[in-house]
Amino acid sequence: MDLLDVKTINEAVNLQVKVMEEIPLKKKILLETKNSLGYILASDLVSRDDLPSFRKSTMDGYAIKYKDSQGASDTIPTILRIVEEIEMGFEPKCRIENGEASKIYTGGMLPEGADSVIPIEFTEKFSNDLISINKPIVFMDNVIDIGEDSSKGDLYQRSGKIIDPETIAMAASLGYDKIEVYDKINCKIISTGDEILPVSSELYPAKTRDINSYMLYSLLNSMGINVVSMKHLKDDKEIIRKELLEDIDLIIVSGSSSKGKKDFIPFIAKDLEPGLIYHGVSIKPGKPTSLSLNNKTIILGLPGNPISAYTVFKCVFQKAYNRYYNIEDSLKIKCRLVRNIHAKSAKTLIQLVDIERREDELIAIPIFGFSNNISLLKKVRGYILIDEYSEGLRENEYVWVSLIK
Ligand SMILES: Nc1nc2c(c(=O)[nH]1)N[C@H]1C(S)=C(S)[C@@H](COP(=O)(O)OP(=O)(O)OC[C@H]3O[C@@H](n4cnc5c(N)ncnc54)[C@H](O)[C@@H]3O)O[C@H]1N2
Ligand code: MOO
Repeated sequence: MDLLDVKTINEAVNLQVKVMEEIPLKKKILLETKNSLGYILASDLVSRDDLPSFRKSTMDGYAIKYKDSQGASDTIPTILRIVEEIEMGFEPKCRIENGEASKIYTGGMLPEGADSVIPIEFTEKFSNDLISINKPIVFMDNVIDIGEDSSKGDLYQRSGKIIDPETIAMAASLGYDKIEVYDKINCKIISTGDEILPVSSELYPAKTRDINSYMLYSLLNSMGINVVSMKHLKDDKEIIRKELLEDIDLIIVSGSSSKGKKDFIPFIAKDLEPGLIYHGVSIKPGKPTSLSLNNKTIILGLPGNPISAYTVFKCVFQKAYNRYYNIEDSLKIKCRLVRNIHAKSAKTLIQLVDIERREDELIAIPIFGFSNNISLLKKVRGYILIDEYSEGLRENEYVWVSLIK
């Protein structure tokens, strides 16, 4: 790896965004809202109407003028005359005047003149057309006003959101039966290494189960990326080269990225057109990361160590992807650090942490260990970036933690 070629974390992110913009990867499509789960919203969801569009009751009861309930009690109930039973889904026919009430159901439309709903449990049927009420209520009690949920023109959801069931419910309420989304990009995952075994396999000496394919598969899925295939390849330059030539949006390769004699990815990429964009990011872990382009296919080379692959994926690949699609970055929260973190290398340190609540504050607990040990992921809730000029962080310092979960 040519040391002069090593990029900072920001440069690596910027280069990936630039590549994505130049291809360009974004393609808007119109999709049935109910089938849009997991896609990225491509245009803002804006309220087309006032919601609700009518004054809506939140209780089964009687629509009244609230002033008629003033002073009502068990001992001195107020008597009101029933003028109508309002049918669900229909406009009321009668206006409410002083001393009058209309039977109404939850979700029903308030009649003209009424300004509140007295729940059925605070009333008693006196006769066919009379009720007594025994509790005072206030103006707009048990009523949702027009536009209270949202007003016409309100921004409900900015584009760049990975669509979740909540977004789908909102879109439905606004009358969007179809929504604009970005077409999912297609990705192939390759894990390399003669020592890698299928997950279903028993363990043999010197062998390791394929963690990275499964990890990447689920990370990609959660971001709205379509994983078309997952392949394990032997450390064979020609086999790997052939697989890198496929015309697809994205190929993510784990392993074969460092200095071992079988670490082919950057070397193969040099012969592609336009070829290697960078090899090496000054981060720890994750230095032997590479980005290449073959025609319009992005090739991301991740380190084989699972924790390194994970942190690079989160802090470089996903960061750039989010920026490109305008997806909000994860929240950062301030925590008290419970242990010193030494950062003696001239690289940006990506420190995974667990977060706990202790009394009334949040604390960050660094997760130390070798990046080959997958059990480090057990407690991961976030990470801290410590820049390359820092000597580290001290116990009890307050630090910003980017949330992972
Ligand atoms: N002399 C040097 N050696 C190494 C350096 C270096 O700078 N000089 N960098 C180290 C760092 S940092 C990393 S990270 C690794 C990256 O190496 P590779 O990307 O070439 O990955 P491999 O050698 O293939 O594997 C490393 C490690 O990870 C395990 N692995 C690989 N793939 C998977 C998988 N799909 N699932 C689970 N585990 C996997 C593999 O068995 C190895 O144990 O290089 C260091 N060496
Ligand atoms: O980059 Mo290695 O990825 O430090 O473990």
